[in-house]
Amino acid sequence: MFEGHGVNRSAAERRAASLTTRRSVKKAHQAAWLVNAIRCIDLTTLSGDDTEGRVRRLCAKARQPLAQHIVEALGLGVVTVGAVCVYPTMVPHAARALRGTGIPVASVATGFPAGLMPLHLRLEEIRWAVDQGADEIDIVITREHVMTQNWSALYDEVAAMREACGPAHLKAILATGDLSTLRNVHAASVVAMQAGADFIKTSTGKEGVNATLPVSLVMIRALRDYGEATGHRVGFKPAGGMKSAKEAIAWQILMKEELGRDWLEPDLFRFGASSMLGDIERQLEHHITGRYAASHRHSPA
Ligand SMILES: O=C[C@H](O)COP(=O)(O)O
Repeated sequence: MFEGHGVNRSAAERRAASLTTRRSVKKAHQAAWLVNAIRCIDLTTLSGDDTEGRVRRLCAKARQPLAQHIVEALGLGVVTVGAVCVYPTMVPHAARALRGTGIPVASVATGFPAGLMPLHLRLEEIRWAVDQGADEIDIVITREHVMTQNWSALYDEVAAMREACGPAHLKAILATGDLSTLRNVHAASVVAMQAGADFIKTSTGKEGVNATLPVSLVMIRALRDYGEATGHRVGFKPAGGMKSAKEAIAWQILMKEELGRDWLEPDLFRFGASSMLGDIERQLEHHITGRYAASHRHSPA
């Protein structure tokens, strides 16, 4: 399906730039786009110094991502984020803190972020995280399989991970910043989807280059073609390095223009971000009051 598929980098860059700069979102609609971005955030902490306390605070933010006065001023009902994303040993803390909220717990696994662990240990890590209460598993692929064009090895690996997930959703992180070419990104996207990925995700947040719009465009075109050929709807998760409300809007425009409104819902679209919510909250405050609040009023997320 992907053999011989060329990807034109400058065309992808031009299309991504024109989509997101030409189509500005009307001011009145901006707040709605920003609130929708919150619904799609996988609120993330993936640090070596994560603790139960930090995860519990993050979960509190996930349950109520916006200050009450913003919720009231915008006349919103209940707004929560799309999921909370943590390391495996933090899953029990997140599962406990989110019980009864309907907010899924996502766990990275498979030797995140490099993935250079024996396969049976990576599969065991998945099973362990699911057992601890993870609803979604963000796996990393073996980049070497892509660099050596060993597509059957990549397929087998992701298919085994899909099976290990059981009822949990699998998000396949391609680590696009490591994959050298857009052609590789396209091929890896297709193989991950063929092997059963529920989402394809750009990055771990730890590569030198993380989510970019041109790479996202290549992945969502692969996703669109795959959907048209198979009838199978796969989700998309850009992740890593996205910090601003402006980026939250740019990616949503890309999704809407390329895939349609269904891909603006959390079942098919997520932002992987540890620090984008703060700026979104700031911009919503500005939308309501015409000024920015002192930064201490918004807890960092
Ligand atoms: O999957 C999510 C990413 O790890 C978050 O990356 P970030 O800390 O750059 O937002």
